[in-house]
Amino acid sequence: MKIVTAEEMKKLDRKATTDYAIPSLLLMENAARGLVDEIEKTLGPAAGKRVVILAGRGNNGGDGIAAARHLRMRGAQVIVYLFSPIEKVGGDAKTSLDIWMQTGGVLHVAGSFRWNHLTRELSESDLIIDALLGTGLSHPVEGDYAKAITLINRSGRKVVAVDIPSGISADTGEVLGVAVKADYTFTMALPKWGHFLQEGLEVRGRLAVIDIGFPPAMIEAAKIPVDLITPEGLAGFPPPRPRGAHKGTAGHLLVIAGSFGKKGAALMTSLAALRCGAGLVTVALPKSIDLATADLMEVMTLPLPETPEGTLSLAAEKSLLQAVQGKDAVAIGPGLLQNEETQRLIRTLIAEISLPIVVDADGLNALAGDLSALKKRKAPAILTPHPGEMSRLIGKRTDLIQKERFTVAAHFAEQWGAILVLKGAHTVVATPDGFVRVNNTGNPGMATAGTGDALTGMIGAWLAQGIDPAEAAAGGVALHGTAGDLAAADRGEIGLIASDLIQKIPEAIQNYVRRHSGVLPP
Ligand SMILES: NC(=O)C1=CN([C@@H]2O[C@H](COP(=O)(O)OP(=O)(O)OC[C@H]3O[C@@H](n4cnc5c(N)ncnc54)[C@H](O)[C@@H]3O)[C@@H](O)[C@H]2O)[C@@H](O)CC1
Ligand SMILES: Nc1ncnc2c1ncn2[C@@H]1O[C@H](COP(=O)(O)OP(=O)(O)O)[C@@H](O)[C@H]1O
Ligand SMILES: [K+]
Repeated sequence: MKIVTAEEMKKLDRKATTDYAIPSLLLMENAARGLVDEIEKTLGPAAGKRVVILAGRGNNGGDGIAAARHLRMRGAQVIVYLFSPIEKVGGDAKTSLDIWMQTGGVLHVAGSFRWNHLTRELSESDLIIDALLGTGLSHPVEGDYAKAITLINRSGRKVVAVDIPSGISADTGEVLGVAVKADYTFTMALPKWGHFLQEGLEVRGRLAVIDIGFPPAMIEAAKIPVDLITPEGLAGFPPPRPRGAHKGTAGHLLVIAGSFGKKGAALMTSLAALRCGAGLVTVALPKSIDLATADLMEVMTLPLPETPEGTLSLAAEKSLLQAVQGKDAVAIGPGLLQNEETQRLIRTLIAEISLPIVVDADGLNALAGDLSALKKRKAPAILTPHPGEMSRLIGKRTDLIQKERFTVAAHFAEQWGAILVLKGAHTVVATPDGFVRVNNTGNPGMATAGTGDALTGMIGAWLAQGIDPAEAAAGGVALHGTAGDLAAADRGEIGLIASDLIQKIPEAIQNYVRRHSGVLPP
């Protein structure tokens, strides 16, 4: 499912009207009816509910006023507060307003109602619908709109935002002035960038998408570059095992990870790789770290020369380049630390190894300030920075990266010809062709040590199994989030640790496989 900017949405809207002969009023009517269906599906029958709708002067307000009529037809008691003089409402919103007024709908207009009346109505409502501002938000909210938003947020009642919480920028997710804090956001046709970024992600509550009747062919033809990762979009992932598979055909991953004091990073990367079906995993690590067989019996080790600090030394280069022979993919970085000698070794390996590679953590730190090793590569590379690592890689402030996650990731992937996995809530996977995929699994419980190492192992395992690197990255990220969600469902988010997530990988894979075979509903 595509994710759009306000501008892209406006273009689609126009195209539906001009090229597909769909009257815009029909879109508004579909939006309103869809909104009310979704409200009933989520919050139960409308009949008997007291609903207060706050409407702005644009089409967002129009959607809200049209929904007022459907709610009333289904037996709700509905009051509309319009935050604009009636004369300033135009187009389809005016038509919806006219119908509401002609059919005797209750309407209070800005300037002619008492604020304490609104406050009381809000506090006595079962549901508040925020239809003040949508994708047309153009400047910081102030005055009556700001006052109304503050009252909504203070009401303590259930809030449904129409399209996007009022005050949130549809493109960046930032708050312009003040924003509604919603329990649910029901968005029209396609999700917007702002639902996944910055405060937009915090205040939108649960997001659902309403079908307003856009022709699928129109969306397809628009070549929108940002897509949500869904099981349907990952059809065929993970691929079934051939009957005659043996461990030699299921891929051999070389993990280059770990140092003195950071043995766990190497272990978690390797274990997650095995859990994703890599036939063989060899972990290369400084020789004094004894990965006792008791720790992880299934992993082979390659002990290598080390620096006095217990990190891999340059003397390990030859053995590592030899070790690459006969492997199918490489995962490099977790726990390698930032010793200058080790970092030089990492840069050489990234440039020289001609196997698909996934680079994380100290592998990324080695590239910070000198990305030339990436250009020298002959095989695909996947980089998996969190926003802090991304900041070091490209020399841009973390808050600016977070504000422009999609475009920052896309530019990097295009510029350096690598796949960029920008981690965090709704991890972004950007490919060199300019396309961006946004993950929809995972939870804040995964903000805990080692979950990133697990992701590196997971992506490495899919690479080793010969999966297309873009699919390996997107599929790995989606499964990683699913494993995190399964772990959180069992034990909650707060107590979740990386090994809980790794344990859930097999179940996460089974869920995906079952969905594809139609056993579980999507
Ligand atoms: N054809 C339709 O009926 C469709 C309607 N849609 C709805 O239409 C919305 C977009 O409609 P519009 O483009 O009319 O935009 P909005 O309804 O978001 O608001 C635009 C109006 O608000 C004013 N405004 C902007 N920022 C303001 C601020 N800070 N304080 C006060 N006023 C401000 C603008 O000057 C303009 O008059 C979407 O969010 C969605 O809800 C879409 O779902 C697409 C289909
Ligand atoms: N709020 C969140 N919602 C969803 N996923 C998250 C959230 N916070 C962190 N994660 C995921 O957890 C992982 C953390 O990785 P990372 O920051 O590299 O941690 P570490 O280096 O400790 O392993 C990433 O895959 C990230 O996307
Ligand atoms: K809104």
